[in-house]
Amino acid sequence: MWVNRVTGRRDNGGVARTIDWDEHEAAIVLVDQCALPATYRLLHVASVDDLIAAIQRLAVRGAPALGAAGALGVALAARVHGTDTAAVHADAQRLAAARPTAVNLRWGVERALAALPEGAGAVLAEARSMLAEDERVNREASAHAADLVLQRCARRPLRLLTHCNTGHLAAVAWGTALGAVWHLHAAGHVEYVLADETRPLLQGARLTAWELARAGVPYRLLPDSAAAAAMAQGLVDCVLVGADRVAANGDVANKVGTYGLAVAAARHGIPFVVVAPSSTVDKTVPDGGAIVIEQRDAGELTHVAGARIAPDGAPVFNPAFDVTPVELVTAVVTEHGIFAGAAR
Ligand SMILES: CSC[C@H]1O[C@H](OP(=O)(O)O)[C@H](O)[C@@H]1O
Repeated sequence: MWVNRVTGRRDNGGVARTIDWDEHEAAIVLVDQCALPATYRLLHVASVDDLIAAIQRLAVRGAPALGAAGALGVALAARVHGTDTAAVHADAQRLAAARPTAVNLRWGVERALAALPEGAGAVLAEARSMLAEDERVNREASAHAADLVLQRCARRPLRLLTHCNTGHLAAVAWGTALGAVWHLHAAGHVEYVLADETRPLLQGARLTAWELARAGVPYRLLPDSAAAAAMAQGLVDCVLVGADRVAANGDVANKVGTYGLAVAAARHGIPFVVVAPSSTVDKTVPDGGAIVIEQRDAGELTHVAGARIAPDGAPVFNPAFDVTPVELVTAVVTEHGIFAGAAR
């Protein structure tokens, strides 16, 4: 048995799992990402309503982790509602709608629902198979991305810039863009990682810095607004980001701020690499213009840690994501290789 490096729990996969099923409690167990970096704690979620709340406050977040949450949530609903399949489907639709941009959430829900005719046990088995699949798929996608970075960047060791959080915490295990960092760091190819703090919810400052420190990867935290200057000063060899939904033409929806990074990277001739499992590619969406962008509460901008930093009632523009056109992307890399981008 292995002690899970992130959850601290024993699991037999030898990999750090951020979200899992606890058969003893018949509940979903997940790392509460809202408490990090100050506190490492696990949430035990035994109802779909509680899971939706956890998703909406980003206690569980990141496209692959949301896919797993969606599938496990359906398994929870099937166990609670038994043969009342209408109730299971109603819960499933509420779950899939909890956050509209990351396609993996709905994808995970639908994959688990497909097993419902075989019963609650089959749904749980499908969800658990997805957990194991997630780590394999993301290791492969990030390994392809790491190879591409080595091919496209002559300088050694590498100075990488990343945005938001795309590591173990954003997936069931391993991660996507940070997964490529783990591969490159293990091979001795990383000088440092510049981690965007990623306003307003600070996934970079709170989560990516925490993961990089635990992994022993040299890093520096920077304001999102300093990323372009870092590129202009020659401090960046490659930008590595994740994705929440990739359109059929290769346009990429990702954490807000990604588009600006791509524009700056293009201006400075810096490779811009997107890492995602193929489950994040949504071929039903022709291009980025058709991707629904989640708009989040004003309080995320007008307050920091509960302290008001803007006038009462200040009107805001707070999209959780933006869309980077494929023309600005060197490569969208999945477990199958390069899906889109200039490097194809
Ligand atoms: C490995 S996917 C991570 C992806 O999800 C993040 O969004 P959020 O923190 O709102 O779930 C961000 O867009 C990351 O690139």
